Amino acid sequence: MLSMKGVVAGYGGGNVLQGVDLECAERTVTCIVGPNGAGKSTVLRVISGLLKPTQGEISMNGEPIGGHEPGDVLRKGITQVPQSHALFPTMSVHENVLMGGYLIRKDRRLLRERLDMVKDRVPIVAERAHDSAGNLSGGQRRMVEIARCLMLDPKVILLDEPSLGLDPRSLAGVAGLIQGLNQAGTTVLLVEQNVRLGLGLATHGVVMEGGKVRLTGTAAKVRDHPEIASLYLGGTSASAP
Ligand SMILES: Nc1ncnc2c1ncn2[C@@H]1O[C@H](COP(=O)(O)OP(=O)(O)OP(=O)(O)O)[C@@H](O)[C@H]1O
Repeated sequence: MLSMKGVVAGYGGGNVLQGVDLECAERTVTCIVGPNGAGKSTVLRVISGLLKPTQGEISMNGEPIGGHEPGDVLRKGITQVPQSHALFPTMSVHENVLMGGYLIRKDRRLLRERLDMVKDRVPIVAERAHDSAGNLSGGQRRMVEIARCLMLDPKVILLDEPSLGLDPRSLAGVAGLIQGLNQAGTTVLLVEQNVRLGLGLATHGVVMEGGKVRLTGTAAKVRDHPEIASLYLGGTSASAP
């Protein structure tokens, strides 16, 4: 469904991605892990169109999207949930979520249908509709950030460190929301420093190092790989209790 082949990209001071190959099949949750600076967030940026690749191909259902403008990528059904602090704190939860439907704002009926769908999938959007986004807890904010992206009914959601700064209870809530979206048919590609959580909720894992993909496979295979266990999981497999 989403595919990268030989993608090279950087920010001007040399290439960060040095020939990345990645495949995300429909209805999978793929988690990219790896050390700081490996290029994980850059992979998301190059898919969402915020950074243009200098080489290689990126495609969605066989259609090329590499180097396209972010708005075009969005229209192809790929949405990136921005990193934290992306809500307007003085605006209500309802208003923040509606802004996610900017591209469909002229079709009032579709906008209403989508809002109902989002409320259904992310109950906090209805429960706290009239509260200012600034009054929500970190975990609640993260859920509303994800909810806002659902207004365009994306086929693929890109998430950069959804666990960042969350307490264990909020983590469980956000992980549950991501799994629920996947069960409803959305394909998910996420980057996660919390390797145990990320590979725990994913179906597939990708290990990056130095701008390259080092290992791919089912999430179970990646988390049970001896090197991953010793590097990221304190010597024990992430599937251990
Ligand atoms: N906007 C930018 N301008 C210049 N260099 C950047 C920019 N963003 C990232 N980099 C550099 O690109 C490299 C890879 O960054 P990236 O954010 O993709 O890594 P990462 O694997 O997501 O790691 P981290 O967890 O630290 O974010 C790093 O060396 C970083 O300094």
